[in-house]
Amino acid sequence: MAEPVVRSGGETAVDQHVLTVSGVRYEVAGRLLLDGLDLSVTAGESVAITGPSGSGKSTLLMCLMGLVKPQSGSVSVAGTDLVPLRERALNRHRRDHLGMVFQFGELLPELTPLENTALAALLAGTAREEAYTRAQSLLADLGVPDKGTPTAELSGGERQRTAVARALINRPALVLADEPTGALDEATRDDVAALLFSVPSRWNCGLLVVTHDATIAARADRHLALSGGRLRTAGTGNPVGLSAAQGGKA
Ligand SMILES: Nc1ncnc2c1ncn2[C@@H]1O[C@H](COP(=O)(O)OP(=O)(O)OP(=O)(O)O)[C@@H](O)[C@H]1O
Repeated sequence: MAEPVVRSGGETAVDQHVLTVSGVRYEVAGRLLLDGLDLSVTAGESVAITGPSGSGKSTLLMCLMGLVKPQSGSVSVAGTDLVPLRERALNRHRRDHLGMVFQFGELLPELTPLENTALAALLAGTAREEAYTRAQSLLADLGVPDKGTPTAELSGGERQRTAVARALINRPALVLADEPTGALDEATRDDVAALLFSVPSRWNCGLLVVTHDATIAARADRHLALSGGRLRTAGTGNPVGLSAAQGGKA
């Protein structure tokens, strides 16, 4: 799976696929939503997916989280196919390798940012002191003020920054974001988007963002559009695949 590539700096590095989706087919209620879909994301890379309402973006994200099982195809996250995993192994793999950022943060409102962030590490079995030290350092890196107030009292931007910290606390290979700026005003949206798209290079993980917002999608290294159950390069309409000619990139 790993293959040498020349990065923009000119040096040769190992192209680490943190996500490889191959031939995923998913049909529900008589409708074929994903039709042999291919996609890959490497460490350090950001990919945005847009598509009309009802095209299957949320369904695709559910497949990537292992919450929906495709009828065929594979979804490898950090080198392990999620499709055959049973619930326990799936939960563990998701916890250890995936970080998630949702539109409304989905944080516990009565807990502080520090508690919300540390909690994700504690649930993953990290010792208390280590969890809090790591959470504190991440929140500082991500510019969340150390107010010690419940998350409910923070601004929308501060809440999304906290959500990013929580997504990163277990050092995931891949961060998935579902409309991460959809609930923010314009100025805050740009601020949070800048932060989010700095994540892959700063934390050496992949980032996959599903959004309706073309200005957010334009910030990603690659912008793909979902239609007819497959992904195409936005703007060109070229289908994406996993062929060797494309260097394994989709
Ligand atoms: N379990 C299900 N049973 C029946 N229909 C479903 C199911 N899951 C998804 N669908 C349908 O599949 C289509 C795609 O849904 P999905 O939520 O993935 O689209 P989307 O691209 O995320 O849309 P939006 O941009 O509006 O959020 C919709 O028409 C939805 O109603």
